[in-house]
Amino acid sequence: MSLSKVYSFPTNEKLSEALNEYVAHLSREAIARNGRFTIAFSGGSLPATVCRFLKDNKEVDFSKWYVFWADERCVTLDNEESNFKLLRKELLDHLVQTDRGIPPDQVMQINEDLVGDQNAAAEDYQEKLGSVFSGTTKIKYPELDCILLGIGPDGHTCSLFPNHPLLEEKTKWVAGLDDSPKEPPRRITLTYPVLNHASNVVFVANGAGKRKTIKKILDEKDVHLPASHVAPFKGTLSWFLDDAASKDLSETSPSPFKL
Ligand SMILES: O=C(O)[C@H](O)[C@@H](O)[C@H](O)[C@H](O)COP(=O)(O)O
Repeated sequence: MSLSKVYSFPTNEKLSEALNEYVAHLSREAIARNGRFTIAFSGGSLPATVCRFLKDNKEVDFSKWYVFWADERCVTLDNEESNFKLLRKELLDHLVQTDRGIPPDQVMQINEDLVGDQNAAAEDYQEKLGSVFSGTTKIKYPELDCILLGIGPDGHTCSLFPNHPLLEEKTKWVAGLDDSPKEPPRRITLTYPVLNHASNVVFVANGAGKRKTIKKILDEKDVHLPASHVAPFKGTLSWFLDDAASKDLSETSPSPFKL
């Protein structure tokens, strides 16, 4: 795994500007290499921070994007808790309204007919991943071009929570849970093998509320926090923070941020 890069920005606006630049760069590189860009979003505050400027970036060829979710709540797609609904609000609907929509069959949302059973929903989502990645050959794990991860105060990421059995899951690409300590309890989530096979993993965090957790992970290497075990085997790992979140860190990567 290449060493993680930690970038910190004085304001949330500067953080969003850098994320716009970085995701657009990853998209350009992937499309040039493979003719498509496969990206997974988390929920929470991440979509607003990542998409604030990205949604109007005319350099990005969204028609070549395949959008997944790093985790999703087992609720209907119009439910306020839905990460799909959240990303529609922060990105997808805006792209459609500006004639730059992502083809619907390249937006891989949870099957809402299955949200009553998190395990069935997870199996179905794994098949969705397989349909995009397996092609002709059976693969062990999908290799997404970019996975965008948030982090909770308890060090959870996607829906991998402290001391949860899913932290040990090594076979499934997508797993269901019904005991999330963060509401709502029923979710599906990518597992570590998929996170750690991604080409580029990007943690996004802002605000003083994350300060302690980020110091535990980046400075103290606290192995008890789920986010500490995101360590891409071959891919890159980057942290995009605001100064409020990074304040207690011993060091951050040289600024200004440049690709
Ligand atoms: O669906 C979810 O709940 C998220 O994917 C979750 O993992 C989130 O990223 C963290 O809880 C951070 O959330 P905030 O960025 O809102 O603090």
